[in-house]
Amino acid sequence: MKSKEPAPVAPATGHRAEQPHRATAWPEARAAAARAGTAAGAGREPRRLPLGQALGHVLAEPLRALTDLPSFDTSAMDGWAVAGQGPWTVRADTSVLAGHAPTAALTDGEAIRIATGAPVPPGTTAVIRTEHSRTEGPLLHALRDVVSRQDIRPRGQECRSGDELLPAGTAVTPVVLGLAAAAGYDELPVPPRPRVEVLVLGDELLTAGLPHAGLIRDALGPMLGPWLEALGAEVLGTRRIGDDAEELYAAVTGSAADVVVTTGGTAAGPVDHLHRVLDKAGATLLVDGVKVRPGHPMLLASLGGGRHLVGLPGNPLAAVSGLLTLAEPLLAALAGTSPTGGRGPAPVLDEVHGHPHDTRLVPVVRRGDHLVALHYNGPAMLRGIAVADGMAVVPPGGARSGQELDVLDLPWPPTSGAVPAQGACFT
Ligand SMILES: Nc1nc2c(c(=O)[nH]1)N[C@H]1C(S)=C(S)[C@@H](COP(=O)(O)OP(=O)(O)OC[C@H]3O[C@@H](n4cnc5c(N)ncnc54)[C@H](O)[C@@H]3O)O[C@H]1N2
Ligand code: MOO
Repeated sequence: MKSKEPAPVAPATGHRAEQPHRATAWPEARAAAARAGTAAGAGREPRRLPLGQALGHVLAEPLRALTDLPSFDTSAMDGWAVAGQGPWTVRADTSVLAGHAPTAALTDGEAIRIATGAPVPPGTTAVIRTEHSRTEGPLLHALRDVVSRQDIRPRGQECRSGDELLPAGTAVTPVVLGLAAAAGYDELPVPPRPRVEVLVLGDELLTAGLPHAGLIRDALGPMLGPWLEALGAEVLGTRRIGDDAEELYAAVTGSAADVVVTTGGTAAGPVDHLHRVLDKAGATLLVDGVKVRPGHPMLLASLGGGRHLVGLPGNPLAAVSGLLTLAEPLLAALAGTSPTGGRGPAPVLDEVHGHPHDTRLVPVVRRGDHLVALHYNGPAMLRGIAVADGMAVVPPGGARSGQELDVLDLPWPPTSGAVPAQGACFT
């Protein structure tokens, strides 16, 4: 199915040399990424996974009961199914067990042994627990008053066939697997995982050893694949491309991925080819620069056919900023989930310096009820974010002490417990 592309929120390429850069406000950039993902995701057929493989995915469709639950009137206790008033005549040498087909109807004044979970015979008016009964020869006596329908779970008590048990988008937890099985499912519909390819640009990057002679280690290649996997993507691969425009064009246009993530080359340097390559590839820039620090040269482009490219800046923390701003909402919408909701906003302990016009994303840890901003938060640094619980969203102008800030939590367990040991140098 052809998906509808959202309208660009920034002008297409060609404006860079002759116009001032028109960056998108940070909240709008996130919203544009989510819209792009939703539009592209709408055309993707869910796949059906056996229950044993569906854990950790989300439901692509509402979970509707395929049966009444319970699917028959069931005894809730071990004891006796009885019909009418007691004492009752026990039906000799027989009992109804769980898993057995329903037995012949009880007639008034009759009782039959029954187990928890067994179908109650037609005509049953109540179940009497073993411990509330006494037998005397062929007769059964109740030791307590018997209330009509007591200890019978009526068919459909929990749900009727066709009832919606869970909405689309629900995370498949172990309990969801249990409920789905109870409701008659062998397989669950889940959205296909977005396929992502990472292209790492830059001639200066080494994949092993120590930096030397102007060369540095590629910090993004090892980080992005696992991070994108943690966001629900299927990572097809991470390729190092260098600063070669032809090679980049071939990689972008030839990629089988739903989302191509590039690193570096977003700015206006002599070997920053990304905009030119996107222009040549006929891409539409949906977001071309974001009013956020670090990471303002980040971009989002539609490659057509429901495919997208997220251009992350090369500075490592700027790349993280782009990942959280554009890639996460895009992938979440494509995968039918919500971006990491996390643990919600919290007041910041101390004043945080802001950018005069742009949003700032600052690595923070949660200490008690408060957020503590971390040092080592420069655009080229990963040392702060490596021990952070998330990135706080600092509005233009900064945040005063005690001000509530939203937090973009990271898709793995919080690390704040580990920080105090090193806290002196980080916060
Ligand atoms: N004239 C201007 N120059 C720059 C601007 C600007 O607005 N005008 N923006 C600066 C900002 S902010 C950033 S961020 C960077 C964005 O640069 P690119 O996306 O083009 O990235 P590169 O130039 O390729 O690299 C920037 C920086 O990051 C290092 N890098 C790149 N890839 C990696 C990697 N995989 N692992 C570790 N480090 C990497 C690269 O060596 C550079 O030091 O542009 C500014 N310039
Ligand atoms: O993205 Mo740059 O400073 O914002 O590193």
